[in-house]
Amino acid sequence: MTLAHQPSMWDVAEEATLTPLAGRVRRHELSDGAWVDHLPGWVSGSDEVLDVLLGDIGWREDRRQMYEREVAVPRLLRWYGAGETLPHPLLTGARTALDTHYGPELGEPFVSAGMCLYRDGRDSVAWHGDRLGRGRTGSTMVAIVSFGSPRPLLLRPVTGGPSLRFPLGHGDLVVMGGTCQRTWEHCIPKTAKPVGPRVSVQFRPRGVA
Ligand SMILES: O=C(O)CCC(=O)C(=O)O
Ligand SMILES: [Fe+2]
Repeated sequence: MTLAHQPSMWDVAEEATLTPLAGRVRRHELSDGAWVDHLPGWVSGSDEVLDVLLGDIGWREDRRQMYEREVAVPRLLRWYGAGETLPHPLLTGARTALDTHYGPELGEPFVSAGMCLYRDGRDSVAWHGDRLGRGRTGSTMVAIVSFGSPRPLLLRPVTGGPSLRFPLGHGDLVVMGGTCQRTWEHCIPKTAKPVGPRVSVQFRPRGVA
């Protein structure tokens, strides 16, 4: 793939590692029982993870029916189901660390890893809640680790109101929890700024999509 991150010849390969979550991740209570946890720089040495994610891991273009036309979804997708080996061991470690930290509150493990590749500023995801599964009716969590060019995640209450903005940079963690998928919506807006590729890795429990 041509999107691969180009390290300069002076780059020293730093090994990707996870930094602690406990006592560092910051919770933002939203309205109606929704919350967002945010930890910028959770992963350090993220370049090698980004390099793997921008390689040939089976990215595919999804198509959606829009009225009379079938159009390409403006991002590439790769879905890792339960039991599928993730493309970089750091991601397996991230899921384990999320289970350790959030398990007592969530009551179940994170099992799937949905990935989105935003090739440039024209790629985006429109306002939505992750409501295809149990997020429609119950409280749950969706944990997102971001790699590559920073893009903001916007959130707004479904009942209307101003939106909140969480910048998601290389190695940052954001977790949407409580009623967030039902009572709030989120999006990654398009931007005219010259941004490079970004990969979002979303960990979800069984039956949440
Ligand atoms: O790119 C992101 O971080 C968000 C993606 C998202 O909301 C989704 O795939 O449901
Ligand atoms: Fe989503």
